[in-house]
Amino acid sequence: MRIDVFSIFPEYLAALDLSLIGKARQDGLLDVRVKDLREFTTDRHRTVDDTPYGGGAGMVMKPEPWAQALATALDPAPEGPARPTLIVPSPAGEVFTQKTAYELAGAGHLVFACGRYEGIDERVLEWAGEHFTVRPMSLGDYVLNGGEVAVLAMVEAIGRLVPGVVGNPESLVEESHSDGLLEYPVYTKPSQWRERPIPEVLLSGNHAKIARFRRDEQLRRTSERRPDLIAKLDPSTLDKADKAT
Ligand SMILES: O=C(OCc1ccccc1)c1cn[nH]c1
Repeated sequence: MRIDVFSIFPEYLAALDLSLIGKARQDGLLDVRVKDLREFTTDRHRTVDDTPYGGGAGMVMKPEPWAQALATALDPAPEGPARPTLIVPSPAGEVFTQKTAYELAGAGHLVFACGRYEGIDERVLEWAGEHFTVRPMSLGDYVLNGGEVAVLAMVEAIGRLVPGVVGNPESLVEESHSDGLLEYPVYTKPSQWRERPIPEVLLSGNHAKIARFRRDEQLRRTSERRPDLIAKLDPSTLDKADKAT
């Protein structure tokens, strides 16, 4: 998978050189290219923003540098990979979930445009629609100063699902949100820690009982912390809960 990221703070994306994603890049599983949007300006001050039409506080990102930048992410070869997906982090986007991460992990080419200020001139997204599948994407209902932090989160969530990136794919199977429920609590040695024991059943060696305990904990936690997810559950998930006896 090829990933292009454009930002006026490319150093923000240095974290993508580390750990799992960094290793995947070395292994050639992910081809991540971070570029500075200012390289695509033409004036002496390398200007990327200007005042908003219609007035209002703040600045808007100029369209031309973005069009010049994004054009470099388009493969010249017509037979290049399928139409790239352009992800634009924004409070006004669709909400990014684990489902979105799985979907995007299958894409051949992702391009991320990190907005700053009050956002990017809307005509850039219109123009981009001719060459990319354009998806404004929100991490949640809060406002960041720019898209970089959102891109770090999305690249990690997507990258770890790309086959070969995570050593043991087993660890991807049982994790929060993979079956619509939150994950069960985990424990490790010592079994008694500061007068606090672990749930006895986990020492029983009875795998059916352990599975039951874990399923019950998933359901309990989800109903306590995320009742909104309970409403969305696939009925078969609840059946599975009963089967894990
Ligand atoms: O703030 C966000 O994106 C950065 C951004 C983009 C455009 C203008 C201002 C800020 C964001 C919030 N939830 N998900 C993303």
